[in-house]
Amino acid sequence: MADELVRVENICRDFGRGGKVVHAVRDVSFTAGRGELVAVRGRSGAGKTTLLNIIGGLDRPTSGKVFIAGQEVTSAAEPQLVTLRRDVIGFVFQSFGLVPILSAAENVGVPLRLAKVPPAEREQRVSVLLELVGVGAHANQRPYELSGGQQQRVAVARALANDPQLLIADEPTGQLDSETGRQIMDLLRALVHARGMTALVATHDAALMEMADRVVTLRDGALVP
Ligand SMILES: Nc1ncnc2c1ncn2[C@@H]1O[C@H](COP(=O)(O)OP(=O)(O)OP(=O)(O)O)[C@@H](O)[C@H]1O
Repeated sequence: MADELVRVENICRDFGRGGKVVHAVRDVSFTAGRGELVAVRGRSGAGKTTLLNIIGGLDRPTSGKVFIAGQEVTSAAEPQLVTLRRDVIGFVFQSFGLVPILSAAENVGVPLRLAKVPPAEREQRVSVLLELVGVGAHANQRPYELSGGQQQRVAVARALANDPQLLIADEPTGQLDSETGRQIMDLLRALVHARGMTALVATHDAALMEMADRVVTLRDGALVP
């Protein structure tokens, strides 16, 4: 692939559980290009979360390598991983993960504060991001005052705050009704294509898989060819 952003090479992840070994991910290899939305499909327990956590530098594999923009994630030391997670990757989770006592705008501003973006620029960027994901009118509301779909939009805006090259979304529609889920997937797709980002989206919803550029399927931790 000419413009490859993510390269996953022979990833295995074992967990020890009660004296037994669980092979959560078994020898998985694939690549994802810039501007591509790849759905990672599989039933509950297929290994989607484990794989995405390893790609995003939140967990280490038992063996194998992951490269993002040519940089090896799997051998990176913790400070490098912190930088990678802050500057290169945006994360979206099923449970939104917003800070309850902060407004929508303040939640989106958190990564910009961490990146030491000056307040005036921060405010401006937050407002552009909230408009972009369609919740500009809700900037001052707290998460509990928003619907699930609106909360996930805020979470997407937060994930985009540092202009990541890679968006990792683990079941981003898992807590949403099917219509709202479709709208969030539509938003992700539009963002990926408009910004030339790469997105890896775990889902077990067949309707959402159709919206991906490519689908990789996991079964019992292994890729289904
Ligand atoms: N920390 C852990 N310790 C032991 N086993 C684990 C751990 N994390 C995951 N597993 C096991 O690894 C396998 C894959 O789990 P994983 O959460 O990656 O699947 P998934 O496809 O994301 O499922 P879901 O859709 O339910 O989130 C499962 O058998 C799970 O029980």
